[in-house]
Amino acid sequence: MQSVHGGRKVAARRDHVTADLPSRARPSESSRSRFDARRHIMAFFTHHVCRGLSSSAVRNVAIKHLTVIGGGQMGAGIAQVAASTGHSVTLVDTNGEILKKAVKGIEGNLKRVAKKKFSDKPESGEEFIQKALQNVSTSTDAAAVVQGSDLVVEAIVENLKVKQDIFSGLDKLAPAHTIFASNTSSLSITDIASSTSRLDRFAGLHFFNPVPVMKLVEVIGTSATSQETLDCLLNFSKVLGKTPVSCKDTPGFIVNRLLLPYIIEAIRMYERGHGSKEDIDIAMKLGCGYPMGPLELADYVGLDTMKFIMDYWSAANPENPSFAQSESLNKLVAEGKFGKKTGEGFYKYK
Ligand SMILES: CC(=O)CC(=O)SCCNC(=O)CCNC(=O)[C@H](O)C(C)(C)COP(=O)(O)OP(=O)(O)OC[C@H]1O[C@@H](n2cnc3c(N)ncnc32)[C@H](O)[C@@H]1OP(=O)(O)O
Ligand SMILES: NC(=O)C1=CN([C@@H]2O[C@H](COP(=O)(O)OP(=O)(O)OC[C@H]3O[C@@H](n4cnc5c(N)ncnc54)[C@H](O)[C@@H]3O)[C@@H](O)[C@H]2O)C=CC1
Repeated sequence: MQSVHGGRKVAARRDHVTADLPSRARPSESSRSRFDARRHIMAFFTHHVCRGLSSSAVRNVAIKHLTVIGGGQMGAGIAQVAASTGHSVTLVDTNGEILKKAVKGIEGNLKRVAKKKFSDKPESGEEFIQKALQNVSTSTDAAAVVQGSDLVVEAIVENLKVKQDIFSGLDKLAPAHTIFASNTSSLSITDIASSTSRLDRFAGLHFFNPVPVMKLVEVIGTSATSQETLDCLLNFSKVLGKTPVSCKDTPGFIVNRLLLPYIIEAIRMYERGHGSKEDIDIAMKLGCGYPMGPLELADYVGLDTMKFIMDYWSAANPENPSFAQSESLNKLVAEGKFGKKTGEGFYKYK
């Protein structure tokens, strides 16, 4: 397998230490605004004091407040898990309706968790739900909320340019100690980080879907990520109740490098008519003990995301037949059938 990310150079970045101070605007859309006086003082302190420090002097930041960018299935899941483990979280999306849906989904999932965790103590369950919900606020303006963040986790659309744009804007506004992390499934962390000046405080933090259930987090370091940043993210993952593994910045990291070719081969098998989609899924569930078959899992991940990944890998490795275009995937995505999240993909969900 050739390297998809290989050989790219990280562009030299200008130092933002002397950048203009951001306005300390309140996030007016915030559903539960926690921009209290203490936050202002902390943001002022971090902005003025930490920016005076060299990055190597910023050590072992304890993550207390995080901003999660992207209120889709992954962002909402990350926000839920962080909020229910005592972190204050601001969930950001450009679409206010998606944020409302995300908070509703988080509440529903917290009820699910509480029912199990506190089956014999319903009052404690209600307290758990309320505490977690109080830890979540929302905003449609990332620039207005990033100043108080110890960590920014990005979980937006799987597109390099869009991810670079968001990080490059936030790099000018976030405090010096703030760690930036991408939840990308397939893009090079080095390439995303190159849009910022904080290469030592930039890493991959790859969660799995559904975030509240899946125990793994891949922590991905680039050649420039500092050990302090990696230690901080490994520790943060454990505080979330997850098991972290360390990965190199190679295509697909560990899981997707193995999982994506398997799913794609299943789609091609279906396209060749070598099995019905139902039989392919049943075979892998009953034959290998997987909780979902490969086509079902593609729908669950999101066919738009699957296509973004395949297009990116195929552009970098055009001669590799594993990454060639898939007719059925392209057709479903062109029809807006992205899988479970839109109600139809390889299967119908309504
Ligand atoms: C693309 C990438 O970059 C990387 C990826 O994420 S790849 C995708 C990785 N994910 C997978 O492979 C998922 C495979 N599928 C599964 O593990 C399971 O089918 C599933 C967990 C999604 C659902 O399991 P299920 O048994 O069919 O459904 P269900 O009974 O509703 O849920 C199972 C448990 O998870 C819990 N659960 C499911 N979704 C949940 C959520 N969003 N929040 C909280 N709890 C949830 C349920 O409460 C239930 O708990 P108990 O068994 O303790 O009662
Ligand atoms: N779906 C999956 O199984 C997994 C996905 N990922 C990765 O996580 C990321 C998000 O994936 P999903 O949550 O599935 O996608 P999704 O489509 O459910 O959500 C993406 C959200 O990002 C928002 N968004 C887009 N551009 C934005 C911007 N500039 N600022 C703020 N919000 C913006 C969209 O409105 C949307 O709500 C992708 O990089 C994906 O590869 C990682 C692990 C698993």
